[in-house]
Amino acid sequence: MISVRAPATSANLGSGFDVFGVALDRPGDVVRVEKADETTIEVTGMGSEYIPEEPAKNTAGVVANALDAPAHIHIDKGIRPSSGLGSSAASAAGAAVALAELYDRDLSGEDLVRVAAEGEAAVSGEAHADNVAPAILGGFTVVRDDGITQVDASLPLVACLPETVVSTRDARGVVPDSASMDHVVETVGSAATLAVGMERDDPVLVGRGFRESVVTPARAELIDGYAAACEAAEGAGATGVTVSGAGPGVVATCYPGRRRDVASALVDAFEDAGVEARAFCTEVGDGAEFV
Ligand SMILES: Nc1ncnc2c1ncn2[C@@H]1O[C@H](COP(=O)(O)OP(=O)(O)OP(=O)(O)O)[C@@H](O)[C@H]1O
Ligand SMILES: N[C@@H](CCO)C(=O)O
Repeated sequence: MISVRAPATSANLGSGFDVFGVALDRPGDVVRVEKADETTIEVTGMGSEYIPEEPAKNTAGVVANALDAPAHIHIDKGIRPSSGLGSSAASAAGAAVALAELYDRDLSGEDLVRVAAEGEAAVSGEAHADNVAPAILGGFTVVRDDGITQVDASLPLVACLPETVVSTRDARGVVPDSASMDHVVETVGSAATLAVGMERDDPVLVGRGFRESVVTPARAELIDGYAAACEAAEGAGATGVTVSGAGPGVVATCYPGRRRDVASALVDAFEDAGVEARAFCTEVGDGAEFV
């Protein structure tokens, strides 16, 4: 039996829609695989009641099919689905790494990302790799058609999950079809600032680089209490706050000693808006690993 832990991830980071992603040190999914004649899936843990066990509908099952690697797959979910923390991607990434090892397939990190992205396509309708890339490679990743760039960043993060459900499919539906030149200029400036901030492990530059005015405001409309939560987090020391992935999760960065204050501010602000929420302090972490 092969067992792999794959981390939660936060995609987009504001200015890097469908391009940027980071691995979070916690939480994560654990995927265990054993060879079998045909693929079967069992899911336990956080939100497992909402996750299909039919292989064609589960990201891990789609990966097993893509790799022609039938297995009994057990997924212990540490990441709530439809949270914006790459729950479906973690299972896809864990399955890709575990099944490649089980069947002795000689695949590079980028090959594994491509296979795991097929699992993502099955649930969100498009094969974006901005969650599976950091889930496999770790750190901060930049995904483009011509390749993936990875940086081992060290950065404090706070992730907050309001008890609202937003599916990636729905959140993609509200993304505007076009952007003005002013918005393009702002986004390029933010994305460049963020990338430099990741290289320098600088929470001020990264937080400044979250700023983006096309996709983020459209998605914020789907998250009750979002504006108040951002304001409260910034008041508590966050150097930047944005929607995590497709939402409803929110991600903030700050100096290490401010994480607890930022986490409390986010939770309190959502609760004042009538939305239950939980937050956890984390940091940029490693990719999928054997356990
Ligand atoms: N192994 C899996 N783990 C989690 N969700 C899965 C899995 N397989 C299929 N799904 C389905 O995928 C959907 C959740 O994926 P979705 O992309 O919407 O959320 P997410 O992965 O938490 O967030 P995001 O991609 O925005 O960070 C749910 O409908 C869920 O049933
Ligand atoms: N880049 C994707 C991440 C969510 O899976 C989106 O924002 O729709």
